[in-house]
Amino acid sequence: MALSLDTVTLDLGRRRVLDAVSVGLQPGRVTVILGPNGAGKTSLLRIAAALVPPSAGSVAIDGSDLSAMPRDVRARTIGYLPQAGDVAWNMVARDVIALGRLPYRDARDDSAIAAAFAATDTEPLAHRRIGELSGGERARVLLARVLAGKPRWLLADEPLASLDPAHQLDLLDRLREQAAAGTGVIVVLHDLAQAARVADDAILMAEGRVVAAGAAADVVTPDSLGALFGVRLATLPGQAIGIPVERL
Ligand SMILES: Nc1ncnc2c1ncn2[C@@H]1O[C@H](COP(=O)(O)OP(=O)(O)OP(=O)(O)O)[C@@H](O)[C@H]1O
Repeated sequence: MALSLDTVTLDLGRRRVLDAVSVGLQPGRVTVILGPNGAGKTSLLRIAAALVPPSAGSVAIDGSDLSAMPRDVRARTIGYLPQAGDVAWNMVARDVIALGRLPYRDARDDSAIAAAFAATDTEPLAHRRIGELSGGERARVLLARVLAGKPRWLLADEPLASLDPAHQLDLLDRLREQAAAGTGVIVVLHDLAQAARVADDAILMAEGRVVAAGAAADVVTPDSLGALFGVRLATLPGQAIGIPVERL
């Protein structure tokens, strides 16, 4: 069940945000999207999640056009975790997580909800109101909500942003587990070292275009990332990708 974008262009106002992007993503793999601010990563993710229609081109899952897919099927197929997700409703965490089951008839499937709690270390937060949680706690609850829906594709936009180091590692482990179970995982990351650790495949973007795509071993290299971001990376022993230490 591949997810493919075919010559996708997105114009927002007078700005060309994505320019004839064609790329194929495979299930059972973690695909990391990397690129500078404004490269179009979030836009690509939102188009792949059918939240925004492309101005031209098409998106398909296993050859079926996303725009023609019934909404409930789409909701069960794709789980989207937005960047720094805010929640408008001040519900308790358990009810927020249970919302992930809405696309299903067995909306209160307790086993799916329990698995989502366990995967995200959110059980202790179950009865807390979402508006009273820290940014990182809220991020874990929102991930649990997506996991509870057991999507075949999981799209996450900078999910590490508000997490402490231990929960960052947990989240990356969860993404790897999802991929090992056959889910297609697409994740936008800014942390290059973590990206190198978690990625099977990678898409490098700049100025609305795909600069490189393929197996992470080929695409995520100090040279390619240095050129993409205009920085020099210092690599410590045992690290595939180091940290940025200097602008080029
Ligand atoms: N509603 C909008 N109208 C016009 N331009 C927009 C709109 N939303 C986003 N853009 C522009 O589209 C471009 C791509 O934005 P996008 O959020 O996809 O980038 P990104 O790679 O995810 O960036 P970041 O790393 O900063 O999150 C940016 O130049 C942004 O200013």
